[in-house]
Amino acid sequence: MSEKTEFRAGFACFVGRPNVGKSTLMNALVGTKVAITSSKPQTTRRAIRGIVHRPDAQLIIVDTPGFHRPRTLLGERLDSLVLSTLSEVDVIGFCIPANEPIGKGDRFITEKLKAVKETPVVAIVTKCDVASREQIVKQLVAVEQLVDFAEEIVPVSAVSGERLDVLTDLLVARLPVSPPLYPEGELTDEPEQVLVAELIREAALEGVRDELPHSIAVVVEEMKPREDRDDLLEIYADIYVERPSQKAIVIGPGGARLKEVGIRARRQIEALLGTHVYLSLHVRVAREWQRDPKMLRRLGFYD
Ligand SMILES: Nc1nc2c(ncn2[C@@H]2O[C@H](COP(=O)(O)OP(=O)(O)OP(=O)(O)O)[C@@H](O)[C@H]2O)c(=O)[nH]1
Repeated sequence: MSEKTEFRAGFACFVGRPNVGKSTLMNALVGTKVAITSSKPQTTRRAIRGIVHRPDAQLIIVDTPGFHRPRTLLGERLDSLVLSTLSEVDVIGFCIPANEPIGKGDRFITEKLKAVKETPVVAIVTKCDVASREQIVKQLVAVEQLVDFAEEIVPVSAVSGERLDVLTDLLVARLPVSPPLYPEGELTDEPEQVLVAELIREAALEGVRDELPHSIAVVVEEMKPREDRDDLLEIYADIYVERPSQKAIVIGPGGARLKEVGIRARRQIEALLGTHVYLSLHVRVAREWQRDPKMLRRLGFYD
């Protein structure tokens, strides 16, 4: 340990077959309830499950869609979404319960994780409160053999709280040195802002997906009722692209396309929120982030 602890901040996600206790574990780790702020770019377009705030770190837990058998196109898409989520977070927690033998599902996920070489994996043996000491030890050995690429293996219980502090330490140690990404004081419970950003992003991508493959991120800067009119919501949002050429695509000749994007997004937001909406969109080139692959990924840009 260095004498001076540097602040770390970043993203973690938890994987594991159904029923291994992922949700319970995430809820146990996260002190605050699911909270989202609009003051920073939405991370990776993934739903944030919660944020662990510590004096020395901020651990943002994002949801991973389940692993799906890739039978259908949708399945394949989801599968690649899972892989992209896994490669853009800073650490993955792989959950395997202490009280059940390792099965097909665990092996399936292990294979998937092998494909995600760049992200460190911490193996978590869950539900230790319902397993005997002997069972836990056996499971630790089995997990060590199965997930031989895991950097750590830790037995925990979300119910008794056993070793959750150790787990958090192990996860935090794998986050980059970074200032907090979500200011604690500005947390809100407004997941609408994430949905609104997503609707704008979808509208901006419509018809130009091939030209802008994932290269777009939306940040809702402000959402507030118009003064002396509570039936009208004002929304100010920035659409970030990577290059000036992409900005031109989003805006279109004479701004025609951006206008359409605005109309389409506004209709959807109005339907979602059940209120009239004034939507102001700005297209910006994210120059300062261009040379920082991690930051780009955080913003939802892909290589
Ligand atoms: N005894 C005990 N039970 C737990 C623990 N963690 C989770 N459970 C129970 O295990 C069951 C599944 O937990 P979830 O957290 O829903 O599991 P999950 O992995 O999120 O499940 P999916 O959403 O299906 O992927 C629930 O009945 C939990 O109450 C634990 O640490 N100890």
